[in-house]
Amino acid sequence: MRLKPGVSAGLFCLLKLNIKIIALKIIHSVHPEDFKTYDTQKIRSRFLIDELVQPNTINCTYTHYDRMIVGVANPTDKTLELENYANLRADYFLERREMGIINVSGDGLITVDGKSFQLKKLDCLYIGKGARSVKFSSINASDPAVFYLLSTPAHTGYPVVLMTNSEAAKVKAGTTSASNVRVINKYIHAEGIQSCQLVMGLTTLQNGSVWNTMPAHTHDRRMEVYFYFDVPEGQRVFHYMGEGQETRHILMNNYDAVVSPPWSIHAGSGTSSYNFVWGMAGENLDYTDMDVLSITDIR
Ligand SMILES: O=C(O)C(=O)C[C@H](O)C(=O)CO
Ligand SMILES: [Zn+2]
Repeated sequence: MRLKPGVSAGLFCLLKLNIKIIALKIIHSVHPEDFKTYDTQKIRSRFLIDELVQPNTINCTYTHYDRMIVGVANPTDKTLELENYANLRADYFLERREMGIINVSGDGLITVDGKSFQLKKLDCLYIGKGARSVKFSSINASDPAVFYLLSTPAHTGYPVVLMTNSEAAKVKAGTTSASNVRVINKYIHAEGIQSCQLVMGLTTLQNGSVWNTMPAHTHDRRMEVYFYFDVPEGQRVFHYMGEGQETRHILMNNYDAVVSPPWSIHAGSGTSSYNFVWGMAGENLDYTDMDVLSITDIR
């Protein structure tokens, strides 16, 4: 069959399979030697995922770090359905993928293959490989949910699990003298919600504390993404990245995410207190598998 001028054979095939062509931002991997030469703008273009929250939209970015997809569903007065992306070459989004979702704003509802789960702020839903239909809605359009989602390739289907914030495993960390008193909340991890490779949780900072993840660490076995929220208007978080002896910073606004390659530290200090979701994928599900740097060795 003759194709219209400008329609490639691959695109024609996707159209025939009835896969919608929805824009997906792509983030490629960076070598640490190259990173040393990057200026501010290049660091931002390679690692920052901003403008994530778009009303009545599911906004996803595909990273080539362990093929992690980072996104936000922000239903206001409409129900949003997770759509398929041509990049996945799958029949549906979760055909070969799993997903973790944390609500960071108003109360919301997620319906998975007809079963509904209500998520208040800081609750988490895990959806295993094979779920065909995922729909997002808000309880109150004037205080809509902001569903932050991470999705990674999966080899088997684990059950859908809702974990409220009070059920998450909590670890207190930090001291007031180091301005880093915080609670690490673990949801999807080796001893929590079972997954193929996704590890996910969030950290809340005590009012007055501004530092996260200091002493800093790397984990060459896993990439990581931080998503900052509850950053007050007019404030920012200085997020530090790079190899321990070659660090750079990137300024983060509320609802910005930043990708951390396996060779990079990931730590932050805010101009006020804030919270953030962390999520990882890669070689193992062991939260404690970290190579911690001494503060005095960081450059
Ligand atoms: O504040 C912290 O410390 C963290 O939240 C650390 C992250 O959970 C992390 O980087 C896990 O690898
Ligand atoms: Zn980490």
